[in-house]
Amino acid sequence: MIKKITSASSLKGELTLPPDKSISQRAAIFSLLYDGVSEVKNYSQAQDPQSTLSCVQQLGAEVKEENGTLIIKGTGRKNIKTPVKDLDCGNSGTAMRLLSGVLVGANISAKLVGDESLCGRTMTRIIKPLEKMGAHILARNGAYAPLFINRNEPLKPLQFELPIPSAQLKSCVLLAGLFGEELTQVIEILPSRDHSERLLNLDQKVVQDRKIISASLADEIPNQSYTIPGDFSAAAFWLVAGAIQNDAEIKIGNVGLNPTRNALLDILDEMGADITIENERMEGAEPAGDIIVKGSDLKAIEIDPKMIPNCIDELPILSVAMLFAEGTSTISGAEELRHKETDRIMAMANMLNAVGANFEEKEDGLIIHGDPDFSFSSANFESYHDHRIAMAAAVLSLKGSQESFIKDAESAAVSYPGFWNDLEDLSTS
Ligand SMILES: O=C(O)C1=C[C@@H](OP(=O)(O)O)[C@@H](O)[C@H](O)C1
Ligand SMILES: C=C(OP(=O)(O)O)C(=O)O
Repeated sequence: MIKKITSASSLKGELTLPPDKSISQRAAIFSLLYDGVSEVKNYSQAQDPQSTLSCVQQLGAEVKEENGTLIIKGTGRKNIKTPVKDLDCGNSGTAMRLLSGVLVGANISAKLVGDESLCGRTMTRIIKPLEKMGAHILARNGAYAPLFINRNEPLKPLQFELPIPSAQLKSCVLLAGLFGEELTQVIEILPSRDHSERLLNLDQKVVQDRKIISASLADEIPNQSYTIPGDFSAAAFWLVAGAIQNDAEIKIGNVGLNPTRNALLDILDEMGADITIENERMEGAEPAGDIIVKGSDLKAIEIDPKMIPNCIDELPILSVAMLFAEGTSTISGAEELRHKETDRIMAMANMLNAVGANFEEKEDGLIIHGDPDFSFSSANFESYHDHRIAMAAAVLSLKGSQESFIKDAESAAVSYPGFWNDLEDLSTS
């Protein structure tokens, strides 16, 4: 689908976000591990969380929906079923990496498959530690899905220092560790999103700036009955759209505000954005609140590489904010972006190129020479079937003086099925 976007003269209104994608996927997987019934409110209808949900059903979870709440009867750790068909993770790296940990821990033989994009993403990062724990994993070219997972020897505990700040890798190893008699420990140097630790209530301690998270069979899996907050990564598109439009005023209700996810708030604040947070509260183990963003003048920023894991999915849309900020902004230390649904540094560079921006592409990021008066008439954007690139290009399109076009725009549904409707509602109201 090619989406036509007309320039917006103003953006005003209030919107409800899709439920958080990362938390939804964890709610499904952790409900499978819980030996009892969980009631998950506000589970995401987006494609990735739906892929995860159907995989956990194949593993034995019984799922029904009552008035928008998912009632999930888990199997507990001891009774997970061997799936009769391939586990299809669709486009979701989170599903494939977290479920691999569960399969290895539970000693379930299965084949994990995914779409073309997912089959192009390296799984070496999880294969290595899982093999150390006793798994036998057959991967295409040793690194890519389809993955055949098997374990013929006892599960071994692992002390694992994360070589990259990845929440998927961290969660994968901890999930396998939850099935072991002895303690598995993951040592984290740079904090990445901590939804798994929170929702599983895992033991954590900080020793010399390193977080050590422990998991074993002795950990009780908590009941997963909670309400999933709105997805901060979805809010990010509106935060930037509002910040770069002169007389914008957008209210976003019920946004997840986990501090390991929302570095974009600090970044936009330092850039001079007009953002207010109201009604801060807890939604189960996760903080949430309402956000109001208004248009303002932005100035350039240099992103500290240490902040990258806490804004990794927001970098495509941040590059749009940087384009309209006074001065030169930099993103560095973000090589992980090259291993997402597409090579996102390449995709961001092509998006900026499509409007004639002044920037340089680096191996690990971008240098963007911004200008509050930057203007372009129209552009043809490639999304590379990547939801975050499609949505970032849409926000950028609002600044064109004429219509712009986004290829393969349906990819937004991977995380945000209502994105195009919300965009229309905001720009016409
Ligand atoms: O754990 C998660 O839910 C996620 C972790 C991040 O990936 P990495 O672990 O590869 O950094 C993020 O980019 C992804 O969208 C979701
Ligand atoms: C990278 C992403 O997701 P995943 O790795 O789960 O496919 C994302 O949603 O931006």
